[in-house]
Amino acid sequence: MEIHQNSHRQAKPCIHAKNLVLGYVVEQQLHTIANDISFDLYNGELTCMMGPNGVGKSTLLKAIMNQNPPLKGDIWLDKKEIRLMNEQDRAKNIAVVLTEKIRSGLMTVRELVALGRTPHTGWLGHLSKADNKIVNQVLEMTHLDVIAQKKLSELSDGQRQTAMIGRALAQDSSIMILDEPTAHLDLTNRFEIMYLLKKLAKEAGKAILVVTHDLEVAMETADQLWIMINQEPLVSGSPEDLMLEGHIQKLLPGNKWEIDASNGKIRLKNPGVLPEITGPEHLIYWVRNSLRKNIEMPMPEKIVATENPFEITIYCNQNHYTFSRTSEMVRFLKKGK
Ligand SMILES: Nc1ncnc2c1ncn2[C@@H]1O[C@H](COP(=O)(O)OP(=O)(O)OP(=O)(O)O)[C@@H](O)[C@H]1O
Repeated sequence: MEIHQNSHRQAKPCIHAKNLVLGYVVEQQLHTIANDISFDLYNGELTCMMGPNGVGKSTLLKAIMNQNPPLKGDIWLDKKEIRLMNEQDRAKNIAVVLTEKIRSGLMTVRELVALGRTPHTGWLGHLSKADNKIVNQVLEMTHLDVIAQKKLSELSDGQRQTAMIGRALAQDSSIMILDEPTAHLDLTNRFEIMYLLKKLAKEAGKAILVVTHDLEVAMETADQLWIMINQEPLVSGSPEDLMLEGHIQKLLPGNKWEIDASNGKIRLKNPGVLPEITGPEHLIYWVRNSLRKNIEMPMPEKIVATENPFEITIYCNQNHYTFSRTSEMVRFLKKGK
């Protein structure tokens, strides 16, 4: 696979759409899901799309893939209207990883990855030397080489997901679209896969669009975020700008949860006043966290945290009590109800 250095944002987006209306035709009736959807997808960038369940993210992906064209408006791939392109042309330009399970469990990982070459070889086509080289490169970069001969039925969910990503990589298209690619992956692999996608975007100049519910991974890896909220236009920008402008906070409507704008972490809203806590910074953070998660319990007047040894002393009703774990303190405070 040719890797081209491409660190600057290209002036023109590779996919562009303005004021789309998305929805479905059910029994000849139009069901609108989202209005006013405009976006630009750029080469060289990893873009993460986020939004609540049912807002229309998969519907937008299906519109880009022409599986369910927009009810109004057009999507452009460079200068071509996507709905007018033939399937093979689209497949050469756009590789897709959806959340569906693969049916043929008898296929090996290598065979699945090799399937990604189909738009280049045709359904009956044989893999050329160059095709095999690309398949080998993909197996290596995704660390699938060690399980290349395993059957798909023998894989864990995460390995199968990585193999699906491998198939899309072997397609070697300039645009990749992935629907929740990290959903089954463990903590390390979530970041590994997203970093691999980010690297591919940057070094091979690909435009990669990922739907995810994983805010932490998206904040850490995305160049661009697209946020879809019910009844609102799609908002796009860097994760940092969208956090500072208050858009990311809208992913958590209601009064229960909020995003801490200083570090992007999700936490329970703090309706009450927490007691004063003194001690080293990192201890204060976790002691406060244990209180915030149990905001309904009676709070002490003051807390002092010390380390070496770790101790938490709470002051209430002119008494003080010392604990060596936050859970012991919480259990004690809860009993005071
Ligand atoms: N084939 C269909 N026909 C009619 N309505 C559909 C169809 N597919 C999805 N919908 C509806 O469209 C809305 C948006 O669905 P979509 O799958 O795009 O949401 P999403 O944002 O991807 O959600 P999630 O985060 O849960 O995957 C939902 O209300 C869903 O019920």
